[in-house]
Amino acid sequence: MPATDKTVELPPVPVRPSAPGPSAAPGPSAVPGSSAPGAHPATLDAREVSAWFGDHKVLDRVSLTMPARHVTALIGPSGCGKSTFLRILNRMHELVGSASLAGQVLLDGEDIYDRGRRITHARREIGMVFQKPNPFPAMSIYDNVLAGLKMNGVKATRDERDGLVEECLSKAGLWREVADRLRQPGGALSGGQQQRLCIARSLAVRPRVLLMDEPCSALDPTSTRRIEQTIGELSAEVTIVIVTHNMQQAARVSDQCAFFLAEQGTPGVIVEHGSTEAMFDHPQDPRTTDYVQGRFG
Ligand SMILES: Nc1ncnc2c1ncn2[C@@H]1O[C@H](COP(=O)(O)OP(=O)(O)OP(=O)(O)O)[C@@H](O)[C@H]1O
Repeated sequence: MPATDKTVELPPVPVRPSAPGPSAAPGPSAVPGSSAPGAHPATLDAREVSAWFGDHKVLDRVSLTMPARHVTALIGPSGCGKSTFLRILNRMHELVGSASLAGQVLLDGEDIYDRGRRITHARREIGMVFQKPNPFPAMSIYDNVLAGLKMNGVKATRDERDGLVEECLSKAGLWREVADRLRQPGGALSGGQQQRLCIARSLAVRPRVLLMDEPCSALDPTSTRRIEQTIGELSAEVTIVIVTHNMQQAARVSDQCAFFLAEQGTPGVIVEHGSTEAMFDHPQDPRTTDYVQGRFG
């Protein structure tokens, strides 16, 4: 995936104000028909995660805690394993035939890879928004939002569905733009609107964590700002982990950052992680300094 929007030689970047404490925001209300009533943001804890494609090891014993109600940004040069790590966090890595992994991923203390846990359960609790907006193009905006519920076999009344569509589109920052054309196809929206529709679709199943893999890299600056605003608004009710090549974006949206690096053909590791402020203003490792200041990557 290309690093198209990385700015070289950045001045110090103003960072996002600190995240609220754990008691600052209530969880969302129960979802009509959802099997996860009262779902609330969860802490994701990756412990000693290693990953391979065939015999090519691409991550080596990566540990990272992604606290509930925080936005964690994964940063680092191309090929260091950020997307692989993200996909391990909701069991998408195993969709690749040659892929394998070691380690644990705990969702509020429970390992999502435990034998007894169903893969669909992990994917519902830990949603994913991709680099390229991927709504169902011929499906209406309304039905796009509800697509995840249908796939999970959740039944809801017309009123419940209407309420959920409005709620999720509002949270994704799209409601006012589409309220009068909910029956139009999702594919008729602009790229930025499509991405917000995908966010609304993810929210409809009440995920406890939302993973975002370079969600703005295909968008113009205005749409990017709108998505960033949406991330800020959502972070009170869903834990967010975002991969971004854009250092200014990492500084604007995240509470903490993890800097990944794969040096000279070695597997990716986390060189340094910490509060976004610390990572940008006084990083401990000179490689972090060089990266966040745009000297490489
Ligand atoms: N499906 C795959 N099959 C084989 N190797 C893969 C596959 N996906 C990724 N890799 C390899 O795994 C390593 C990590 O890739 P990954 O996409 O996770 O890095 P990244 O940091 O997200 O890169 P980028 O910033 O360019 O998206 C790379 O060496 C890549 O070539």
